[in-house]
Amino acid sequence: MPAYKRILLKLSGEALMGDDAFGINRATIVRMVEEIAEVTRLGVEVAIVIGGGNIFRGVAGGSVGMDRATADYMGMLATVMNSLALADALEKAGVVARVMSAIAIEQVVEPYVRPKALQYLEEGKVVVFAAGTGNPFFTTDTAAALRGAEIGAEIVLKATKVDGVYTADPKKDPSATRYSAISFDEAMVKNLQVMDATAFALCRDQKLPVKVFSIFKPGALRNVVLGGDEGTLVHV
Ligand SMILES: Nc1ncnc2c1ncn2[C@@H]1O[C@H](COP(=O)(O)OP(=O)(O)OP(=O)(O)O)[C@@H](O)[C@H]1O
Ligand SMILES: O=c1ccn([C@@H]2O[C@H](COP(=O)(O)O)[C@@H](O)[C@H]2O)c(=O)[nH]1
Repeated sequence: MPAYKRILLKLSGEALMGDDAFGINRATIVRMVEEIAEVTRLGVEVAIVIGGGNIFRGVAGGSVGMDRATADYMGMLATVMNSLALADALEKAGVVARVMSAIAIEQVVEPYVRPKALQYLEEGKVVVFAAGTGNPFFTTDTAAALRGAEIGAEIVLKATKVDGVYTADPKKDPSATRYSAISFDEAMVKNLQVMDATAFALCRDQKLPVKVFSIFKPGALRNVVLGGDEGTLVHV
């Protein structure tokens, strides 16, 4: 019996690379899709935001002298590519999916319209929200928090490269230890960088819990959805 009726799943863009240097690794996306399909079969309504780090990040463009806002628009377009690839793979796996973009590119994907997104979810379709929030200087984590709140998701599930929130970045500090649960306030006061502060603040204010878990661990998504002990819960 699933613990949630409607979830917002945030998928790491960077994880899509698999073992490749950049871009979308076919085997990786197919594996992610199998896990998502399994969750939809449990009857859970699934909305997805996918990052763009496997293709482009605005900060990286800005750091080499590009106008930051322009670089961020490139980053948002990167998330559109990932969203299209994800929806295509979902359809191939027999899951009906719709992509909605926060930036108008109607020849490519339909625009984000909240009531339409809600309709799709009620119909059991997976909705992939592309182009982040549509605004520069934000991230797809914030887009996940925003869309999660808008669609009335019960939780934001952040599937990422680490298996939870740690006392410090576990990729830089091997002595870091994992929290099983932490409050938004503590995560922000300690400046834990697993999710950006704007996203944490929005989720806190909307009382929207976040679960951080590994995108690489087979079965982790299913376990989270079934309410199992997995990753880290970030709560009010
Ligand atoms: N205290 C912490 N606990 C856990 N991870 C942390 C912490 N501080 C920093 N990190 C880093 O945050 C990363 C996850 O966030 P990040 O936004 O970089 O990735 P993502 O959202 O999964 O990818 P993308 O932006 O491509 O979608 C982890 O890979 C980890 O190395
Ligand atoms: O609302 C948003 C969301 C994203 N961006 C830009 O896209 C890239 C990729 O997103 P990640 O969350 O880093 O995966 C991000 O670096 C920003 O440049 C944005 O501007 N607004």
